[in-house]
Amino acid sequence: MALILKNAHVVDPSVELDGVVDVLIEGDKIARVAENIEVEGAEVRDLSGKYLVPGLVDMHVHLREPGFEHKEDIASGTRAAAKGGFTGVCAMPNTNPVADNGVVISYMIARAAEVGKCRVYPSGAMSKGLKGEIISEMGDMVARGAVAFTDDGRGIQEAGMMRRVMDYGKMFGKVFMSHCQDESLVGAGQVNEGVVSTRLGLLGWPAQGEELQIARDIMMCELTGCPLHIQHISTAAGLDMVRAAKEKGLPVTCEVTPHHLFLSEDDIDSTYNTSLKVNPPLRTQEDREALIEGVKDGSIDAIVTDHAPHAEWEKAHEFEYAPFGMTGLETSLALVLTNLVKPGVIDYSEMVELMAIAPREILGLEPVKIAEGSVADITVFDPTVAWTVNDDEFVSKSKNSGFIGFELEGRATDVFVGGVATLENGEIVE
Ligand SMILES: NC(=O)N[C@@H](CC(=O)O)C(=O)O
Ligand SMILES: [Zn+2]
Ligand SMILES: [Zn+2]
Repeated sequence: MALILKNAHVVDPSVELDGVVDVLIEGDKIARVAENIEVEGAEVRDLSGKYLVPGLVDMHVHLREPGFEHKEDIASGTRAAAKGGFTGVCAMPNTNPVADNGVVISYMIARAAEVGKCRVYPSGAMSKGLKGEIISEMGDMVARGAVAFTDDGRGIQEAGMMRRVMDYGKMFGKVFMSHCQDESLVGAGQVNEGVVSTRLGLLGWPAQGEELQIARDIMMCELTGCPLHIQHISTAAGLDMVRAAKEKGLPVTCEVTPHHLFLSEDDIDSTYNTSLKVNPPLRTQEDREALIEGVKDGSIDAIVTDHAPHAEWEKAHEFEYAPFGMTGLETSLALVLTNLVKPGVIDYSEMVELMAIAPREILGLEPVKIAEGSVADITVFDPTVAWTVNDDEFVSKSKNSGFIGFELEGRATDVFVGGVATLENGEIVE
C-alpha cells in the first residue's frame, strides 16, 4: 500500500533538499517527493515538526553474534539500532568464531534477514582469527556479502603483513578499516597515558600507540593504493595525519565516536566507572576539542558509535580487569543533535553527511536519497523532545553506556527500512 509521510522538514544535501515536503512511499521505494501529495487510498502519516532524512547508517557496531550472545545478538543489536534511528549497521568481525571466512558472513546475513530490525552489512576480518598472521578468506567473504575488511579489536602488528593484506585484498575493491594500536607500546594500558593515568594509578595507553599505526597505515595506503579508513580516531595528532593524507590526495577517510567527542579522560574519576573504559581510551580535553574541529571542518568523514556491549558482570570488575567498550546505538543521534547541531557546530545537512551519506560512500553501498526511485530507508526524528538517558529503557542487552543520566534533546521517532516501518512513534514495530 502507498504511504504518504506528510509535512516533515526533509534534509538531504545529496539532492539539495532542506524544507517541508511530502514523501510518497510505494513498496520499498520512494515514489515521489513534492508539496501536498495526495493519493487516493494511501495511508497518511503527519510528521509536522519532525525532520526526515536518508536512513542513518552506523558503520562501526559490535553485534556479538555468533559467540557472545550474552552481551548482544543480532535481534537485540538491530533493535537498539532501530531505536536509535539507524536503518543499517556495519557489523565488526570479532565474533566467535571470528568472521574470517564466508560461512560466518553468510550466517550473519541470514540471521539478520530472519530476526533483524535493520540492514546488517558485515565486515570481514583481515587476518585469520584476528591474529595478524595469515590472510583471511577475503574472496569468499566478499562473494557472500562482506562490505569491508578490518581486524577491529586489534591492529595488524607487522607492517609487512598489513602490506600483504592490502596488496592481496585490493582486487576486491573494498575499504580497509584500521583499528590503530601498536601493542608493543600500549601493552596493558588502561586509560590515556598522562596526568590522569598517574592520578588513577592505572597503566597508560599513550596517544603514540595509536598515532604510530595511523602513520604506518597511511604509508601502506600510499604504497598499495588501497582505500584506508581509520576507525575510532581519538587524538589531535592522529587527525592531523589524516588531514595531511587527504591533502596529498590519498584515499584515506576516518570516523569518530560520540564518546571521544563528548567525554574525556577527566570524566574517569575515583568511582572508576568501567563503562568509561574504551579502546582507544578517552583522551584529553585538547584532543576532544580537536576532534570536534575535525567534524566541523570535514576532515572527519563519519560519526560511528563503536557500539561495544558487555554484560553487567563483565564490567563489574576492577577497572583493569573490565573489558574495553561502551554501547552507543541508542544515544548517538541525540548526542549529536544536542552537542553539535543545537549549538550550531554543524547543521542538519552536515549531520546527514556524517551519519548517512559518508558511511554508505565509504562502505561502497548504494546511496539513499530522498528522491523518486531511491530505496525507502528513512529516519525521522523529533529535534525538540527532551529526555534523560536511562539504562532501564535500553533495548540493547547491555547497559554499559557512558552517558547514563545525560539530559539530551532530540530523538528518533520513526524509521523505515525498504519502506517497512521498524520504529513508530519511538516504539519498535514487531
Ligand atoms: N572499542 C572497544 O573498546 N571495544 C571493542 C573493540 C574495538 O572496537 O576495538 C569491543 O569489541 O568490545
Ligand atoms: Zn577498535
Ligand atoms: Zn569496534
